[in-house]
Amino acid sequence: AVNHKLWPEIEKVTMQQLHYARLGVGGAGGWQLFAEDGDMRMYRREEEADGLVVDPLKACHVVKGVTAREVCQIFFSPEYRSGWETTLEDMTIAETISNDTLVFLQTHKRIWPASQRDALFWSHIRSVPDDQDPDASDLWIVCNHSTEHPQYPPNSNKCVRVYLTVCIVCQTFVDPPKDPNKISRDDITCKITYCSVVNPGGWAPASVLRAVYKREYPKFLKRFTSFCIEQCKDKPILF
Ligand SMILES: CCCCCc1ccc(-c2ccc(S(=O)(=O)CCO)cc2)cc1[C@H]1C[C@H]1c1ccccn1
Repeated sequence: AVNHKLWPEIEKVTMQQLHYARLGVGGAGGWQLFAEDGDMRMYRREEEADGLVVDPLKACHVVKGVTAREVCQIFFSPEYRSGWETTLEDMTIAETISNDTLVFLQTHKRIWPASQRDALFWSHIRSVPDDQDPDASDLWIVCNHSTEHPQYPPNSNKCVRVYLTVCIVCQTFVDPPKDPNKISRDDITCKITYCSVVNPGGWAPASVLRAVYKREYPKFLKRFTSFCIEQCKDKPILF
């Protein structure tokens, strides 16, 4: 994939998103907590781009019984998506760049009163050593970033094209630390940071968008993490 024309952008955006995900939500970042559910904390910043609500979102969650690799592979893999992405109406793999990089075209269910949306984005999965703690386990990241494709020009179908940058960054913790082949799922937790910026593409009332985000994002992350636990519970642990 390194010789693919998108590779420099994929590398840059993925590493930028990794850095962004690891920034805290305290301090002057302007993050406001807008949803809480158990260990899940969801923050947003109120931002507009040419009159459109593009509120950046950051969610932090801790999930027991799954590893960072398992969570990221489920988030990345097309075959699982219909099981957890409830707002999805259709999904096409527009291009397979490599085994860790795909281009998706997704049509999302229409959200009244706005018109239906679609998203065309590359999706890249990778593991990176934790530069802040070398003897910690690797971080896993999936980064999704809008892109263009000659076969799927925007607004060519009935949908308004959204522009998004999304990342999910995960890290596995084993507690109590023990001999690797004696670890059970009860000993592992996965720390998840999910970040998204979605530009709705065409006009949608700020009040509608904020209400939709407030309703959809907590539901989305809860459903995704429950799906991961369900998928992994009877399988050997993938570190
Ligand atoms: C009037 C609404 C305009 C925007 C509609 C829209 C489109 C795509 C998306 C979106 C697209 C991709 C991702 S992902 O994380 O990459 C996973 C792969 O599917 C995530 C969210 C979001 C929303 C906004 C509804 C909001 C919403 C929030 C969580 C789930 C569904 N809908």
